[in-house]
Amino acid sequence: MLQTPIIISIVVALVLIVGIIAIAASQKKLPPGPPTRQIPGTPPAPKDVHDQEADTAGRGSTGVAVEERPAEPGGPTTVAPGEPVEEAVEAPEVAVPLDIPESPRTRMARLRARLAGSNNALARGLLMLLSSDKLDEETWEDFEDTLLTSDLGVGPTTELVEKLRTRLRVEGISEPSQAAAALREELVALVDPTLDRSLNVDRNGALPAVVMVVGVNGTGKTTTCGKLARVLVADDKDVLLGAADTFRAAAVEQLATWGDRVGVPTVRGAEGADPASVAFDAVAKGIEQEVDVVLIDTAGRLHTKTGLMDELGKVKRVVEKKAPVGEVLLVLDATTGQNGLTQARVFAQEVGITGIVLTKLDGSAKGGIVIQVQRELGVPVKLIGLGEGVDDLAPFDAESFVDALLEPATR
Ligand SMILES: Nc1nc2c(ncn2[C@@H]2O[C@H](COP(=O)(O)OP(=O)(O)OP(=O)(O)O)[C@@H](O)[C@H]2O)c(=O)[nH]1
Repeated sequence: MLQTPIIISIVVALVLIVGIIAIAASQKKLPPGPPTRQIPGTPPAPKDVHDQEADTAGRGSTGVAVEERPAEPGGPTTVAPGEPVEEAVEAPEVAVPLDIPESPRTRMARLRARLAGSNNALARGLLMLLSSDKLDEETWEDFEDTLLTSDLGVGPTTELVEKLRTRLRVEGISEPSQAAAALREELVALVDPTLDRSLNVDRNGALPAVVMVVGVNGTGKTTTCGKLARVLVADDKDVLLGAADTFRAAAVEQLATWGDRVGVPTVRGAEGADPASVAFDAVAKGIEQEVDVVLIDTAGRLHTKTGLMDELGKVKRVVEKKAPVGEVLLVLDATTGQNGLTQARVFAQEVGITGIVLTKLDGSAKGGIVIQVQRELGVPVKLIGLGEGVDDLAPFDAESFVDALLEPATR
């Protein structure tokens, strides 16, 4: 009888041992987790202590750190054919393939529908004209009002209406399709296809081209820098980003993430560092690395704050000790309308704008601002932002722009 508890204990012990062995074996068979990849558009994962130490070591007296260029995917292997290959001790890092940005030449065709969809005031005006049996004063006045609501401005609107009225009368145009063609011609002339809209992004002897991106808060400067870096990479340019928006810490991360995706390095400063010193270091690094273009993102600033506008002037002056700034792009939010013009005037005075980037045209029926801002400043719109997608920035072209605006009426 005494033997029964002993037998039970042995059986329980055996069952336990077999169970433990089975669990251990099943854990060994678990497949490795999927390789992790940075989710596009999100800032990189927080750095570990080693990375932070490396960052501190990399900072100069100005508090500026340089991110090294990520290794090229599929780069040359260091092992010659036939050479013995050492067995890897550590798990290999998962190589994240770089994005291949869309060619700037195909962008406008893809984005045209967005422009047509949101900027239909002109198309509505045209339809109104074409569908009227009689072009009386009232019809012309209504047409004028629609032009004004698309932010064409009083001067260009009056000019356009007068020219069109004269043409229709003098040339005896009564066919809707001829009237539409006349309006198209007059609009293209107003947008001015003769303006030089090319970006000054060619190396200047031994120096890289320097592009500064400026504007008031939230217009899309950082996003534009990121998208522009992609445009330049697609055009086979070697680019370096300078994160001189030291006011908003997230802007630095945001910019570096844009750069990482296309293999473009970012020179960054500590939060609150002097933006002029970060910009200066970026250009110095660009010269050292012989890049084609240094693209400098600056902090958003209200044009009414004199101190901040002076700071921007200083950034430009300091950078020019290293290399001339060939392009100062003012980023304007198309939805802000007339206020954009006031901003443009002040920025132009302070840093001499060479081109306008009109963002958020996908969400605005105010495409007419293109004409006003060019007239006011004598500076061409060079790029337009048509969405939040990574390649939603297109070179501006007068004819495609007008065609997109009139499309809903002429379809
Ligand atoms: N729909 C649309 N959104 C845009 C466009 N360009 C930029 N944005 C959005 O505008 C918002 C502000 O963009 P940012 O690039 O952070 O603006 P910023 O000018 O750098 O901001 P600050 O540094 O704070 O002055 C973001 O949500 C962008 O995705 C565009 O062309 N269309």
